[in-house]
Amino acid sequence: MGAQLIDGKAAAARLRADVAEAAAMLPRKPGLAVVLVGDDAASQVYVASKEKAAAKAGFEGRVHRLPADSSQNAVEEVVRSLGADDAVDGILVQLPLPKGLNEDAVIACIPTEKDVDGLTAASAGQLVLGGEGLVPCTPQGSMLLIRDELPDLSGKTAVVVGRSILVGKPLALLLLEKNATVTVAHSRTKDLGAVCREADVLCVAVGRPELVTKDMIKPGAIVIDVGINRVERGGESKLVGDVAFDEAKEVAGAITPVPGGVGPMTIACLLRNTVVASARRQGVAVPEVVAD
Ligand SMILES: NC(=O)C1=CN([C@@H]2O[C@H](COP(=O)(O)OP(=O)(O)OC[C@H]3O[C@@H](n4cnc5c(N)ncnc54)[C@H](OP(=O)(O)O)[C@@H]3O)[C@@H](O)[C@H]2O)C=CC1
Ligand SMILES: Nc1nc(=O)c2c([nH]1)NC[C@@H]1CN(c3ccc(C(=O)N[C@@H](CCC(=O)O)C(=O)O)cc3)C=[N+]21
Repeated sequence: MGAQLIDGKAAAARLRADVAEAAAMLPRKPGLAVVLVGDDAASQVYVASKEKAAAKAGFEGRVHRLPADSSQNAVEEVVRSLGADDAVDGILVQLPLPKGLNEDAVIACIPTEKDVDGLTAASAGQLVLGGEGLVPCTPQGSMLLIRDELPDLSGKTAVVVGRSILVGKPLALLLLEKNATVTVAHSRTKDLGAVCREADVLCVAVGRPELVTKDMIKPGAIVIDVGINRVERGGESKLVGDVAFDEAKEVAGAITPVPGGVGPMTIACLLRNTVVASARRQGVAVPEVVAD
């Protein structure tokens, strides 16, 4: 019962207010373009909330919807034209793309300076090298929540479960950059429980409902649950994370809920990246309220 609840919704609201303040300081409104291919229900929901958040922060936001049977060339052409559009500062291609489309080739069409998702090879390279590139939103948001709980990660052990390009891998790099001792676990890890129990900071990004149970958590650990899984419970559809929240909160020191944890931070960090990209593209200093 002891765990502190990490309120991602409140932290995201604070960050969005800073972003709105920063946006108002720029010569021209930041422009965010979201590309949505197909009609995946979950993607529609995420994209709608991104659109709303962008408008609330005073951005010029636009969603480009393409049919599910779009050709590779048609999708790439839309991304390239947004790349050439001066009013667009950030481009986000909602993933996953429908089967048959090559995601890597589409992402490669995003100019580095507009890569607000941090997914291009150039952004990933900068993350590895410790450069100034745009940092993927979910890992960035997770780090901000961790920092609020534990400002200094030196001497701490961090375990990241999951190694995707979108979440696990960049999150591990960010934790390493902040001096944590980092272990990355995945589907081939032997004795996941033993590995997780070593963690002062346990981050779970797997996509398996309630995979992490309380016996896998070190007492007092900070638990960051990135997972978003829709499940049917008692005839109702609800969202659960990758961590069994009700039991995990008995042993963890602090834990993010789902919903209301990392999800809202992801969207706030997307806006933050967009305002940073916009300031750079407009040749003005990145406003202090959103720097670092
Ligand atoms: N809150 C948010 O804003 C966001 C939430 N998400 C959510 O986070 C979750 C993860 O997303 P994403 O990283 O894109 O997912 P992926 O499916 O791309 O990656 C999942 C990772 O988990 C590993 N894995 C799968 N099963 C197990 C297992 N039983 N034990 C240990 N590791 C396992 C996989 O290992 P291997 O590499 O060996 O296959 C893989 O590295 C999803 O629920 C997604 O919906 C995603 C993005 C944003
Ligand atoms: N190119 C790309 N970039 C992404 O960042 C990206 C993506 N593709 N594809 C899908 C995942 C998923 N994702 C979420 C963002 C916000 C919430 C979010 O705000 N969730 C709310 C709940 C929303 C609800 O109720 O459905 C919460 O956790 O509180 C969830 C998931 C971004 N993703």
